[in-house]
Amino acid sequence: MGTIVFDLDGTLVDALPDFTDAMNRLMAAMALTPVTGPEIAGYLGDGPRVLVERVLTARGKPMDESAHAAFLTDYTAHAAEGSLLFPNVTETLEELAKRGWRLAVCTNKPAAATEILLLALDIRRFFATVSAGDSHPFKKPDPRHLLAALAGETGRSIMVGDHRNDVQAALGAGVPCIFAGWGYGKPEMAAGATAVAGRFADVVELAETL
Ligand SMILES: O=C(O)COP(=O)(O)O
Ligand SMILES: [Mg+2]
Repeated sequence: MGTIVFDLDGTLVDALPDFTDAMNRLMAAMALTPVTGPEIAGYLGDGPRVLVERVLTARGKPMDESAHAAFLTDYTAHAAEGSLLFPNVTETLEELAKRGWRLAVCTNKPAAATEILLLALDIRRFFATVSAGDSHPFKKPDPRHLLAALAGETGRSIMVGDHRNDVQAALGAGVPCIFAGWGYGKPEMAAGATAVAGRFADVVELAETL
């Protein structure tokens, strides 16, 4: 069939609860205004270091590397407490695998938290390759990150993601992209995508047409 490469946060998993809780422990430690889920959703997509930078910037603070290090350690230790799969993810991955698709993950989340989350939500078993935000010296929107997730597979391939970075990586790699309309990205981030899906389960039929 080919390979379908999934983004993680905002596509397979709603990670906002654990991001928000860990960020609010950092905000409390720094005596800064707490964050909300929607605020975090607007800052995700470029990995935890940029997330911390955006939260600090919004509070008039400069980037703080030790705050980033503390956040990453804390978040990784609690990455799978409140985070949940989006509706019908397990059934849909099962159906795609049954139809012969090879499945992979390409995420800007670091590998340690990625593996914890995929195992805790019992979906690690579906993916032939997992290419995380610190697995290579590059990450999305760099198309080499997506090409690494494809691991040399030359057959048909499709990227599914909820952020501009997913669309840009796919465009750069010459791979069609399904924009995850249920995720955190604003609708304008879909610009350049081949198709927009409203629900995770829609990927099954859409993938057949690309
Ligand atoms: O951690 C992030 O900022 C985004 O992660 P994602 O690439 O899985 O959406
Ligand atoms: Mg995402």
